[in-house]
Amino acid sequence: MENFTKTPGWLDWHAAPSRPRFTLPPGSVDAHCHVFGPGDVFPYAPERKYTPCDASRHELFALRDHLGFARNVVVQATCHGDDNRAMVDALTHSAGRARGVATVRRSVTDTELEALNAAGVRGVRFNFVKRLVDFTPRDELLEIAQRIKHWGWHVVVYFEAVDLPELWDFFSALPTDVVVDHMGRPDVGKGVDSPEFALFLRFLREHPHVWSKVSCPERLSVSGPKAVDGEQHPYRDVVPFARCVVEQFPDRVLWGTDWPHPNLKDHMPDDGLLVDFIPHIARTQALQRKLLVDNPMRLYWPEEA
Ligand SMILES: O=C(O)c1cc(C(=O)O)oc(=O)c1
Repeated sequence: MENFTKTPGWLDWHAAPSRPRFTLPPGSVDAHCHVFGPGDVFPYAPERKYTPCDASRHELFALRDHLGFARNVVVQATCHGDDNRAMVDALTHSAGRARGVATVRRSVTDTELEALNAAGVRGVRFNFVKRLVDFTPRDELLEIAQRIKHWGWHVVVYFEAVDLPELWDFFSALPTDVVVDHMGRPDVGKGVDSPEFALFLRFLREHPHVWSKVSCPERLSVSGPKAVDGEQHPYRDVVPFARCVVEQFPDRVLWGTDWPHPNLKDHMPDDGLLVDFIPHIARTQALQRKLLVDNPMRLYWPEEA
């Protein structure tokens, strides 16, 4: 059996996250999280770019309850390639409280898509972050998008801000809703008024079928987890970016923990503090309800929304 030794420098997820001070609205959805393995049951993909620590559905559901979420959207992580078994196993053991986003290749059969749909998958993920995946031809992705449209699914995309100009036309041509992971990874050091972030806002404005996750302040922040200058919250330099997206596109935003936080090298966030970040970016109860309940329910549980 393969020995899945963690990538050197890999940080384990926070063992004892604090209980959030912010009370989530009833029915809140953690709309971006992952499961990793366990590797001896659900092996990691041979083509993976990193080997994570195991992070099972048991631990994910315990975190959900600890933080006060009602539901999860489990997003296929690149370390599992297009082997969706760990993610599907989480969905099928969630008592209907988890939906999923899969990774599939052109070779996926209609029967396999049907089984994923029955398990609770509602989208596919296309990853353009070069440190995470090898290049996938655009014609293959377009073909997949056209096939999954039949199921009413959407496409989740992960890319770096500098690559948006080159990806713009491809995203415009997608025949489904498109959900952007982690705000399109803005370089917060360039500031909220930078041409790069202005382009992202224009992208959202000109494409009513595009949504954005306002997740991962811990990944994007330069100021980091320490509260300084009398501010009470970490990652304060990400606040203006996320606030701007939430306030301009309140009906097309989602939030997620990103647990278990793959590839963070300098610190591991306290997931309770991440939840406490939410009222800084969604400042009214109405915005918080859209972000955490109404929007994810419309996309992932439309039959109940
Ligand atoms: O920035 C990352 O390293 C990262 C990786 C993955 C993945 O490997 O799927 O997913 C994420 O949401 C974020």
